[in-house]
Amino acid sequence: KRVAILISGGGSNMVALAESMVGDHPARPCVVIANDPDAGGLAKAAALGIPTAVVDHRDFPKDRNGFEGALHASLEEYQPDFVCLAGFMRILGAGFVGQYAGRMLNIHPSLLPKYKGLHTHARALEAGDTNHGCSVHEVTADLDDGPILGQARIEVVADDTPETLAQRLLPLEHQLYPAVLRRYVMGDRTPVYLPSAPVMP
Ligand SMILES: N[C@@H]1O[C@H](COP(=O)(O)O)[C@@H](O)[C@H]1O
Repeated sequence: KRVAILISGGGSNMVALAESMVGDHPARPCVVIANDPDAGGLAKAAALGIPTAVVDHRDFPKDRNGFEGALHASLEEYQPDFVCLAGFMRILGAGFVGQYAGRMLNIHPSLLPKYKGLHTHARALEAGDTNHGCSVHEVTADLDDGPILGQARIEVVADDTPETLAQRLLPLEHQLYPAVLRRYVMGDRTPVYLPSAPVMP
């Protein structure tokens, strides 16, 4: 199976996904596409021997259809079976998402359905949550709303800040996303929960 990965930044989740698709894994990364030519993940993908491409949304000011059309054309050059959004920070419209219905995943740094959108760590702290986490979900037309296929949970401790939460969560994201992807490309939608032993509140 061929997996395309879309990124906007450093690409640590992209690296975790790419490094997991080895050996008897049924899938391989076919391309990494960024919407920013300065995305640090492009060099990491090239170093892993993965083809890369850039479709810069700034080349399509106020023209989402133009941007999504170009992104789709770039993706289709690589004929992906699946698409993974990994720190991809552009909101994709229903038309684009519909072309990858049932075969596109996203990772979001909250315990969905809580805190869709941005600033999830700060919002969890503001709410006084004792647990926080990340989720991998199938992408649908509504932002951060599709079926949840995996979640990882951490405890919030007294002196946590958005930065310390993000730091403690990222290694779990790098475990969760590959675990979900491996099942997903085999048609297994059984959710993955990390840690397998529940975190007591
Ligand atoms: N969407 C969020 O953006 C961050 C990006 O990390 P990276 O994969 O670019 O390192 C991750 O926390 C991810 O959940």
